[in-house]
Amino acid sequence: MQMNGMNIKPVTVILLVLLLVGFYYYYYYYYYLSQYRFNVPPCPTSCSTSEPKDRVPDVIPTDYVFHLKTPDHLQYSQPSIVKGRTDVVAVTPWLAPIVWEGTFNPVLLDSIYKQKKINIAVTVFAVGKYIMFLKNFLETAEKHFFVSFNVHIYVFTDRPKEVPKVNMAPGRQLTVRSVPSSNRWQEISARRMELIQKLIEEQLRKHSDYIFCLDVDSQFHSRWGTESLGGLVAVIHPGYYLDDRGKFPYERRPESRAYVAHGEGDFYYCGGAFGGLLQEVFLLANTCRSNFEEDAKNGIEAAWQEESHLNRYMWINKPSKVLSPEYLWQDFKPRNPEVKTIRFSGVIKNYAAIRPNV
Ligand SMILES: CC(=O)N[C@H]1[C@@H](OP(=O)(O)OP(=O)(O)OC[C@H]2O[C@@H](n3ccc(=O)[nH]c3=O)[C@H](O)[C@@H]2O)O[C@H](CO)[C@H](O)[C@@H]1O
Ligand SMILES: [Mn+2]
Repeated sequence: MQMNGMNIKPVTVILLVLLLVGFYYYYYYYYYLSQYRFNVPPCPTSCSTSEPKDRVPDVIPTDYVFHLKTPDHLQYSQPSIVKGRTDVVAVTPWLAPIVWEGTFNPVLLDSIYKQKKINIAVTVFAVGKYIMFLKNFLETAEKHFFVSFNVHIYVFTDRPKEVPKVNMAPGRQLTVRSVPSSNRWQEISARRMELIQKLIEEQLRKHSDYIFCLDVDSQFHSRWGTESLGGLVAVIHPGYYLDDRGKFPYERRPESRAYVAHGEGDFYYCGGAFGGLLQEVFLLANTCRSNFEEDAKNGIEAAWQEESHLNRYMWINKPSKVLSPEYLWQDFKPRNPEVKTIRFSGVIKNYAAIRPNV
């Protein structure tokens, strides 16, 4: 009996340990690894409180990102696979949609994403005199950017007292984050990646599904909404899309980590607007920041700062949705015929008057 008593104890302990290890691996595999391997959050905000009753147990909760469920009996015009825009290309060679007016149905898309109760974060930097652009940016965003969705705008500024009061609709809010000023515009522009990365890490993980990072010296003119949602979202720069890629202003020095060789690259993307799912934008910001810092250590600054690093990143890591130049035009540029609607554009500015250096 004594022998038995002595034997049972270690066996029980071993069994308990094995059970605990089993639980640990179960948790690690399904919840921790799934968010990286499948690029979905373990439980996005959209599923935290109001989970649909009929959902599959969240072993691998991919349904929240990819499942496109429409309300029953939703009325909309019949789609066609032979009629549509013929003057533009609406898909990349890696089969990502290129969003142009006339390629999507806004009512249909909104009704799909309304059910998901998505939260969208926006970052906008207004450092130094660029604070002057903020009012118009915020006012036009109220009118056109994800109207009737949950939007949280994060303003980064060194002049928090000068942030204008703008009435925001229910479900929309603004948070001001203080950042140091700088006497080099290149640094202000490039440091955005680091601050975006930090914001995602520290603040957004629990509250947002998607993020868009936008230039403040810009304004909305018409709808920018759910058609723009995707894993990794890039916007085609309005200045170069008719050019041969040899003419794109990529960083051309091989010693830079933003280097793109002649004959390489897909499109030239804007630094002034990009976005996507939090985890995708986190990877982008993290990579661009570390490549930018590595370059700085070697005494090199890419031709167009973080825009060059972003272009290098998007060449290797293809965006899953590409937004046409409707999503970032320039006010000084006459509208090209294929651009039926300008949704967002850079305002005309006097560089010498607003930048801290030339
Ligand atoms: C439309 C577009 O794609 N613009 C990009 C382009 O030139 P831009 O001429 O549009 O650059 P910019 O002067 O607007 O600077 C980019 C952004 O940095 C912020 N800022 C800049 C300077 C300053 O003193 N205070 C301040 O807050 C502000 O949010 C501004 O919108 O190339 C830049 C390269 O560095 C960035 O990639 C911009 O995003
Ligand atoms: Mn700009």
